[in-house]
Amino acid sequence: MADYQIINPYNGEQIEAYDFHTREQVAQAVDTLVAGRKNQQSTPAFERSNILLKLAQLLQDRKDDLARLITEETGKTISDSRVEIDRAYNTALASAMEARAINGEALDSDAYPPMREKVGVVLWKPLGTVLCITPFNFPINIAVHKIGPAFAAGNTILFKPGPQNKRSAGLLVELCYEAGMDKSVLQMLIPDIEATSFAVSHPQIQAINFTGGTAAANAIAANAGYKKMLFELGGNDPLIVMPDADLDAAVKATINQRFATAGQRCTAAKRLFVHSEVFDAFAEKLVIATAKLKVGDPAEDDTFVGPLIHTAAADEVENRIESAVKAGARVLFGHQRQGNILWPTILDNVADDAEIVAEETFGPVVPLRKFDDENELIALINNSPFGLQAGVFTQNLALAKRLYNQLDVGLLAVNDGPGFRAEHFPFGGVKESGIGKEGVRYAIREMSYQKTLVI
Ligand SMILES: NC(=O)c1ccc[n+]([C@@H]2O[C@H](COP(=O)([O-])OP(=O)(O)OC[C@H]3O[C@@H](n4cnc5c(N)ncnc54)[C@H](O)[C@@H]3O)[C@@H](O)[C@H]2O)c1
Ligand SMILES: O=CCS(=O)(=O)O
Repeated sequence: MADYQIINPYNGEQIEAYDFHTREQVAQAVDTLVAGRKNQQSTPAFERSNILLKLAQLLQDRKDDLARLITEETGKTISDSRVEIDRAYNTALASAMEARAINGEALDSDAYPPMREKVGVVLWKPLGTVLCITPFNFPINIAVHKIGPAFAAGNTILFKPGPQNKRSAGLLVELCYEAGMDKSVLQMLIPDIEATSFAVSHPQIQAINFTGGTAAANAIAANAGYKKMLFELGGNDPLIVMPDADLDAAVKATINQRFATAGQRCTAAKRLFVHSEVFDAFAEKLVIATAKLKVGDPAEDDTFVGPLIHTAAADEVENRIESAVKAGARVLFGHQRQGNILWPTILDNVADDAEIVAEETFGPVVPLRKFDDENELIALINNSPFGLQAGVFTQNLALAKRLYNQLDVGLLAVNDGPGFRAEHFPFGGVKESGIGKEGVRYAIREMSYQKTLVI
């Protein structure tokens, strides 16, 4: 029996079964990538930029194939999968643009005594070989967010996708080769956890660029030693609705940023804080709009909510809903299940310490929390181990500035939800949401070091 089976989360059919790569194959790939550093050193920035530009074009050309693979493997709706490829196109394009713009700086030694009459020329240099580890939920765009900047910076790359994503990630790597990346510069492997840990601790891996959950991040951090780490982890992101909010816009953002991808997104609007003055009106509008969403086969163009990634994930979210309900939460909509599909569910009166709001819940559930006081709101939001992003619907700029200053997050979106992301903006949170910044220009710097020449 093979080590791993890729199961279609919607219909339960086996797509493929395969064996994980071994520790020996990891060692071999690292040797190849160490040898490939020479290749990267002799590839000028403009050529790396051209390769990334070609990759962007290929992503566009193969959009339908990639989107179909994502939908089959993950159950993400086909419309969402297409959006992911459009985003990946932007990520590759931004990587191409930034590859030409990795500028350093010049410093005058005489800014401080004694007078030395020297100039420091500071340039960004590649770290060497970067291990990129990605999660199941955005298998192409998150991978391009890692491969694009690491390649632009001049590194060689060992890419380890989620085991469910072998086929979509495999096609992405083929496109990288077709665009001109050498096999000595990019290798993809899917080893088991033990052999992945071997890669993490390998002395010839200089950096780990990881997106995923806290448990895996803790294991990687414990194992990595003195390596550069860029960690994009979980979130429990709030969306705030104030009395002066455009309620229709807030409802739209809630639906797009909580029910799309069946809620399995790090920046999903996982906690809804609605001011008591507009609570009932907002809840009613949200229920009416949610009832119109098509739930079911992710391969159909108009489906909005498909299945969760696997049965254990659907069980976990369903159990959290049930225990919240047992503790007094009211179901305003949903709470039905068919296979791995959970209907978009809206809850009211959820206890603040219920698992469904206290933990990161990766599913299509909106817990509505009424509030009156701004200070109470800030304390409630900050009382979380996570701090990824936040969104507020309000016309009050002064309030928005206060929230910006006081919330422990990496980004606050005004009149948008926490799921806002532009691929070239800095991206990454505080606390257990991660360390370092993605976003193409920032990730390039994370995947580089500063080297100074004094003349
Ligand atoms: N902040 C972000 O940008 C972002 C984006 C997407 C997902 N996420 C987070 O990812 C999680 C969901 O994705 P997932 O279930 O694929 O996450 P996961 O942590 O289970 O797996 C992510 C990747 O890490 C690998 N992995 C697991 N254990 C490992 C270990 N001990 N050592 C090395 N590698 C290991 C997996 O095989 C996979 O490739 C959620 O917590 C979500 O919030 C964060
Ligand atoms: O899981 C989240 C990744 S993104 O869509 O916010 O980039």
